[in-house]
Amino acid sequence: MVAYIDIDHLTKDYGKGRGVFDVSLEVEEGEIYGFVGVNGAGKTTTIRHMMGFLKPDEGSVTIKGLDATKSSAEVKRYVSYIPGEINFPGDTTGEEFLKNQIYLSGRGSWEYAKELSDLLQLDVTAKVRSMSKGMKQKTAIVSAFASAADILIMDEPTTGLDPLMRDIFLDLIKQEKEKGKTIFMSSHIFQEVEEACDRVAVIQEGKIIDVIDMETIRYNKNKYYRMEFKSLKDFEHFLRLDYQIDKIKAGDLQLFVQIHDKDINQLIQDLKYFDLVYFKEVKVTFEDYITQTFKEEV
Ligand SMILES: Nc1ncnc2c1ncn2[C@@H]1O[C@H](COP(=O)(O)OP(=O)(O)OP(=O)(O)O)[C@@H](O)[C@H]1O
Repeated sequence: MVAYIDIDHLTKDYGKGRGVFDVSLEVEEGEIYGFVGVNGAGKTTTIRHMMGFLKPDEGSVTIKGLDATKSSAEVKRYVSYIPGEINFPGDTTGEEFLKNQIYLSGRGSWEYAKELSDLLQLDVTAKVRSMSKGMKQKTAIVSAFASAADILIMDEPTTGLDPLMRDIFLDLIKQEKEKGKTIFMSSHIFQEVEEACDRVAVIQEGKIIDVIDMETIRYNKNKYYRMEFKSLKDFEHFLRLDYQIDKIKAGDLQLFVQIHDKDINQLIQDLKYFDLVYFKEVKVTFEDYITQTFKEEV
């Protein structure tokens, strides 16, 4: 099966180690695909190639089998795009702008745009040019979703949104996925891609360092437990048992045990013989996972 979005050995070299280097990734139809990395990692450069705004030095990007550079006009028929920096032209209101975008898309619906604007508490009577950063971002989101394209490509779409609006946005992209949309979004916030995405590629200094299936993190059967012992004797005794200890804070008589779900009963049995101050599961976040993986590589 041909991937919906296929980035194949993409290189754009701006010199001095800046740019993107040999980036490859495939997005399947119906996926929510996250693209994370810190500022300057290469997210925008990659996305601009997907939109056909930049020509690769090497490699290619295809969308629905079409070359993103050579067939950029045709590709845009399938794609709604939210750029990283939004500048709306003209002296129109939000409503006029949205109606025009929907008209140009040839498929969208103003009713849906209105519904989304209400949900995001966007005042569409304001002039686009004088809108705040957050309002512009909301207008771009409404425009992208209401234009009913098959593919949504969004460069840091939650920039300028407060936490409540970010949650509404994350719910919205899940709804779009239900409708069969394919979504590609960049972010520098690990938590939001963790919540929303099926797969996530991590980019660092222009190179993909990992592609992670989020299910392996959400349903990871290896758990971490943190515990503190009342006495040094118990603490030392526990260390002699056959458990995988990940971290020790000897001064506080604390340690972290990594254990598979199937062995948890054994651990609880063993702990009956120890006097504990506390015992609790520590959630492993996507960020922990990445930091850990990356640490192991260097
Ligand atoms: N036109 C250009 N000329 C020279 N260098 C560039 C150009 N565009 C981007 N770069 C450099 O390439 C690197 C990747 O930039 P890019 O904008 O893709 O990163 P990003 O991950 O999107 O970061 P941000 O979140 O800050 O937008 C950066 O070091 C940037 O300075």
